[in-house]
This record gives sequence, C-alpha cells and structure tokens, in this order.
Amino acid sequence: MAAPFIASHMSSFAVNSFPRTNSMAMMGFLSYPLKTRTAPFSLWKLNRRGFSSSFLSLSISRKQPRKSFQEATAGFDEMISGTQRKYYMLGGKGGVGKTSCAASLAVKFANNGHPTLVVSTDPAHSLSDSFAQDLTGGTLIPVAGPDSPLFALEINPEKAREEFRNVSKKNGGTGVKDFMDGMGLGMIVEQLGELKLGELLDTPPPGLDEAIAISKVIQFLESPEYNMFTRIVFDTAPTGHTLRLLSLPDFLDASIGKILKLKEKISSATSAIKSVFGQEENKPDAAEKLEKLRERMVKVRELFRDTDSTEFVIVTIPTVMAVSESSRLRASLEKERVPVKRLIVNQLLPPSTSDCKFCAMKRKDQMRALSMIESDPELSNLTLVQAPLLDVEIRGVPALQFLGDIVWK
Ligand SMILES: Nc1ncnc2c1ncn2[C@@H]1O[C@H](COP(=O)(O)OP(=O)(O)OP(=O)(O)O)[C@@H](O)[C@H]1O
Repeated sequence: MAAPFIASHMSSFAVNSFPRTNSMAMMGFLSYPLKTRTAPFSLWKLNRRGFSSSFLSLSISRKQPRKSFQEATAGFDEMISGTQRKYYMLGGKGGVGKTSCAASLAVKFANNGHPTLVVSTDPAHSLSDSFAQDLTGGTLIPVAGPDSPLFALEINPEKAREEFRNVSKKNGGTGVKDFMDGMGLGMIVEQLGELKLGELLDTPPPGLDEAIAISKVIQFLESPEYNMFTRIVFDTAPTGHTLRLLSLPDFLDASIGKILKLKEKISSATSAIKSVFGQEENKPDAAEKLEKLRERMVKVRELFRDTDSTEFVIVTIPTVMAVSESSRLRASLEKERVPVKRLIVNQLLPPSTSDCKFCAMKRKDQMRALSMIESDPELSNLTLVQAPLLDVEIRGVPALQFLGDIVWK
C-alpha cells in the first residue's frame, strides 16, 4: 500500500540532508547569474531484479548560464511568504503528473500555515484519486490530514454542459439564464438577451468549459466564501484547454467591446425611432452592465498576468514529445504574458547501478530529453525542478507530503 510504505520511510529519509548547491550564491557571481539547482532523488527497488530496496540518490546539476527577463527563482520560502493571496496554476501534457504535483503543493502550503484551496479545472478530474478521498460534487470539500485547512474543488464542466443542454431543452432556452447565473455568468446571458442573441446559448457555445472555470475565478475574487484562502492551487486540464482558459478573458473583452459598439448603434437608432413615436426608454442600462462585465474580465486577465500573485508552473516528463509540448506551452504563456518561473521534470530515473539494460536505455533517453531543455530557448531560463519516478503510486496525504518535500524546496 502506497501511503503506509512512504509514511514509514519518511522519518528515516532526510530529504533535505542531500547536498544542494547554488553556484550563483556560492560564487557570488551576481553579475553573471550561473544558476545550478541540484535535486536529490530517492528511489526504492525499481523492480525486483534491478535496484535493491536500499536508497539510491541521484544528483543532477544543471547549469544555466543564460537568463532573460527572469530573476533567479526563489524556492519554497518565497512561495509561502506573505499572507496575501497567491495563485499557482500547474499545467502540462496529459499524464505527466500535474495533479500529483498540484496536490503535493497544496498539502505543503496547508502544512506551512496557509489555508489552501486546490481546484481542478481538468474535465477528467483526478484530485479524488490523488487524495484518495471523494472530492466530487463541484463543491468545496475539506481534505483530511494537513495542519491548516485544505479544501478541494473539482469543477465539473462535463456535468455542467449536460445540465446546460437539459435546461435549454426543457425550457426552450428560458432556463439558461438561471443556470448561467448559478455559474456567475448570468450577466452575459442578460446582455446577449438584450441583443436578441440568446438563441446562441441554446446550444453550448464553444469554450463553455473554460467559461465555467473563469466564472469560478471571478467568484474567488469576489465571494466572501473564498476569503479565507491565502493560497489557491489550480490543477489545470492538459495544454489545449489551459490555453483556451487563459486566452478567454481577452476573447471576451474583445467580444464585449464589439457588442458594446453594436449596442450603442442599436440604442441610438431605437431612441431616434422612440423619440419620433414619443416612447420612453425605461430598461436598465445594458451598456453599463456589459462594461462592468468587461471590467471583471480585465480583472481576471490581470490576475493571470500579475507576477506578484500568480505563477504558472509547467510540469513535464523527460521525453522529447513532452519537452516539445512544454516549449510550445511556454511560448503561448509568454504570448499571454502569464508569469512562468519553474519547470518540473517529473518521473526521472536514477542512474542505473545494475545490469538492467532497459533502465540504462531509458535513462539515456531521459538525459537526451533533459539536454533538449538546456538548449530550448523557451525553457532554458526556467528554474528546473527534478522529481524522481517513485516506485509506488502517489495517493493520499502522506504520500503527497513525501512528494512535496522532494519537489517544493
Ligand atoms: N514522480 C512520480 N513517481 C511515480 N508515479 C507518479 C509520479 N508522478 C505521477 N505519478 C503517477 O502517474 C499517474 C498520473 O499522474 P497525475 O494524475 O498526477 O498526472 P496528470 O498530469 O494530472 O494526469 P492527467 O493529465 O490525466 O490529469 C498517477 O498514477 C500518479 O500517481
């Protein structure tokens, strides 16, 4: 069993006792920031024949002579400093370990005194599996174990989309507003209704999943229910979804701008007609409401781009395909001006000390992918955090705590 196995090793395994070097700090070359981060790896019996049950440690140093706009990334101390709210979004290719890393970060925040919320915006949620606790239902659920409050929320876009379809069908579109209201998006429907575009909402618009996630972000910003959380960790969906989520505020901002212009034209035309027929315009000012919505969207976009409060952490594995996708992700995030400082390379194998040919080959392959990161223009200036492939599945708070102590330093 994963949790007891890891828990039983945690006390005897002094993760922090492994040597760590930071050549920039040691040599004082502030004008030439040569950053080296060395990550300790531990791994137990990879397989029965290969590695024995003794610990193996692995240190891989990575020199980073080139730096662009980024300052040297401080470690976990910086991540926990201050009680103002901070958002961390973890994203990357499917299956690389986003959920495990996000959940382990959330546990570590909570164990360091931060009331924390971990949110999954991935339609294929795995937070429940990761915490070994049922967190489904789309509401805040307390996670048992950590020292400070830790809550999880699985946003369920699939279910929401299904509800959306049902509501649309049953009420011929009239219930759509109630549903969207429930998601904090009622204003969009109202304004679209004003413009006689409501029928567009009878079928789920593309990007609804992302709209749902965005509406939750707006709730975080405004609802007192979420005030207590000083750290919010997002376990995001694989790359494509995440990028749509991040570009949505811009998209809506532009769309709302267009709608506002259209609205202006319509209302000046209708008020001209009304003045001819002597009718009063007594509807609430839709343009004003739309403007408010636009402001909210700008707020969300600013949040995504605020280097003081937000960080997007890319998670990858040492394969050519995953590294290539991470590079594209970084480029897109840069385009969206979303701050990225760290790249986690997960599931690294230790150097092979046995005659396991498969292990040796696999590791060689992984080293090739690591060197790709070194020379990748998008990735080479990020702080590289290396996480070992553990020989057990990471499930439950003790296991996540263990992983967190390796990854988040
Ligand atoms: N370092 C690791 N060592 C061993 N197992 C790991 C490690 N990282 C992740 N795993 C395992 O890999 C599987 C996938 O991990 P996880 O769910 O965190 O990935 P993900 O990127 O969130 O996946 P998805 O994109 O499907 O949501 C899980 O079974 C998890 O326990």
